[in-house]
This record gives sequence, C-alpha cells and structure tokens, in this order.
Amino acid sequence: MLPITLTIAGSDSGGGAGIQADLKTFQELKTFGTSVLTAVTAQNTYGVQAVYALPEDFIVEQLQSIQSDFNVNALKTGMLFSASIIEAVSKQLENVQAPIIVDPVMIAKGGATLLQQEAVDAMITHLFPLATVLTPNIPEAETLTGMKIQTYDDVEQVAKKLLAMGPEVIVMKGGHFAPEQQAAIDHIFFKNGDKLTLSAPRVQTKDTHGTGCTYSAALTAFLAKGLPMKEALIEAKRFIHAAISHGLGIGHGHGPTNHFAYNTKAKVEVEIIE
Ligand SMILES: Nc1ncnc2c1ncn2[C@@H]1O[C@H](COP(=O)(O)OP(=O)(O)OP(=O)(O)O)[C@@H](O)[C@H]1O
Ligand SMILES: Cc1ncc(COP(=O)(O)O)c(N)n1
Repeated sequence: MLPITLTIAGSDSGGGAGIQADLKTFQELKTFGTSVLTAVTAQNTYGVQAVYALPEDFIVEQLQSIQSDFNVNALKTGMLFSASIIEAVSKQLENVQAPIIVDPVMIAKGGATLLQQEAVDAMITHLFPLATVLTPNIPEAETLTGMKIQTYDDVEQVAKKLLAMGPEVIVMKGGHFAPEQQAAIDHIFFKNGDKLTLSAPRVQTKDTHGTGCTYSAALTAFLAKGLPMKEALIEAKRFIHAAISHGLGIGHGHGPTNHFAYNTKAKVEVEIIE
C-alpha cells in the first residue's frame, strides 16, 4: 500500500516553501501527499507580501475530511500562524497514532511573521505534548525556551528543555548555527538520552528558501514509509542536502531548493556521529 502523508501548513505561492515544498517532497519520496491549508501567503523568492489566515472551523473541516477517509502514516505541521489555529488543530490531532513532526515555523527568511507572538505559548501547551519530532532552527529554539544559543553546551541545554515539553526527538537544525563552519551540522536528542549528530558540507548558496519545510517533509515521508527513526533522520538529511546542493536558479531572491535532486543526482555522504 502506498504510504499516505499529510501536511498541515500554509501555502507559498512561490512554490519553494510551505504546502508546495511539502507536497513536492512527499511525491519525490513516493508517498501519497495530502494537505490541510492553514493560511495562504502571497510570496515569492524576495519574501512574503501578504498573509491571509483561514478560519479555524474551515481548517478543522479539511482535517476531518482527511481523517474520516485516509489512514495517514505520518503527518507534519508547518505554518500555523495563530493561537486559535494551533488550539483547533491540536484538538483534532489528540488521538492520532501516526508520527507527528512539528516544524515550529515562526519567521520567513525575509523577516515576515508566520506565527503570531502569543501563539508561541499555545504551541508549547497544546501541540508539543502530541509531537513525535520537533525540528526547530536555532532562532526558533531560542524563542521557545527563552535561552540564548552560542555554544554546543547551549544547544544541549536548550534541547533538554524542549524534550521536557513533550516531543520524543528534538532536531536542532544547524543552518543558522556557526555559519562560518564548513559543515551544516544538525544535533539530534532523544528522550531516552541517545544523541545523533549529522553533518554535511555547507553549501555556499543563496537558494535556501524552504529548507526547513523540505527537511521536515522528507522526514515525514521516510517515517510514513516505515523507516526506523534514526534511518529516517539520516535519509532526510541526505534529501535536504541534495536539494540545497543543486539549486534551480529560480526567482531573483532566495531561490527554492531542488526537490528532484535526491532522486536524480549522486548522493553526498552524511557524516554520522552517535
Ligand atoms: N548552506 C547549507 N548547506 C548545507 N545544508 C544546509 C545549509 N543551510 C541549511 N542546511 C540544512 O538544511 C536543513 C534545514 O536547516 P535550517 O536551519 O536552514 O532550517 P530553517 O531555518 O527552518 O530553514 P529556513 O532558513 O529556510 O527557514 C538542516 O539539515 C540544515 O543543516
Ligand atoms: C507558507 C510558508 N511556510 C513556511 C515558510 C518557512 O519556510 P522555511 O523555514 O522552510 O524556509 C514559508 N516561507 N512560507
């Protein structure tokens, strides 16, 4: 049976992030992608020009349509925008057995707000207890914990605080961490105390629009296909690295990543430290 994936996220008219990045990734990884739209953005590679959030009851309606018909094997959340959307979505996910990947999207590359300030608390209270994996970038992890991250020790302390909020796995994404380093390193922490570090060469490119969305969508797809957690994390890192390495040169700002690359280009070895 074809694995079924679901993304609950915002639309990016520019096609590089949000629902569009998620569905492209789901398709490339041979899963059947479904979607629940939370908001629509007018967006391109320069940034976000406008945001229109959908009414909560209509978001719930979409989710109920999927839940009443499909056996979703894994799902992710992306842009959730407001406290009321987070509350409505979380309530609907309470009895879900499939893995839930929470990408705590807050701010777009150009600085636009994709999560209202007061929604941060709602995310921690209502959604984190349901999360299997949480995938913050460094600024998001700082906002969620009120702690500053400068060293590896800080990364570990922050991850511990996030684990205490409910998720089983925390992926501290390294795109924003130590950009002078030659590597893009993700530090992963498990509830049972295990750690996993995944490192790949840092690519010098401005085409990184949608990296976070694409990464969490790839992780969702690999989990939906039944890969064990560590293997799914490693393959998702390979997917995003291929996508960043082979930019498409689309648009005039921060271009999208290449969702075809994992299947069409030679694979880069990811360094795995356990
Ligand atoms: N220049 C780069 N070269 C290689 N890998 C990268 C680069 N930038 C980010 N990554 C990887 O991409 C994934 C997403 O990380 P990142 O920290 O960029 O997420 P994000 O901040 O949510 O995305 P965005 O910046 O698009 O909002 C991680 O695995 C990270 O290591
Ligand atoms: C609709 C939408 N959702 C999410 C992001 C963030 O994208 P990313 O963090 O992957 O660059 C975005 N720019 N637009």
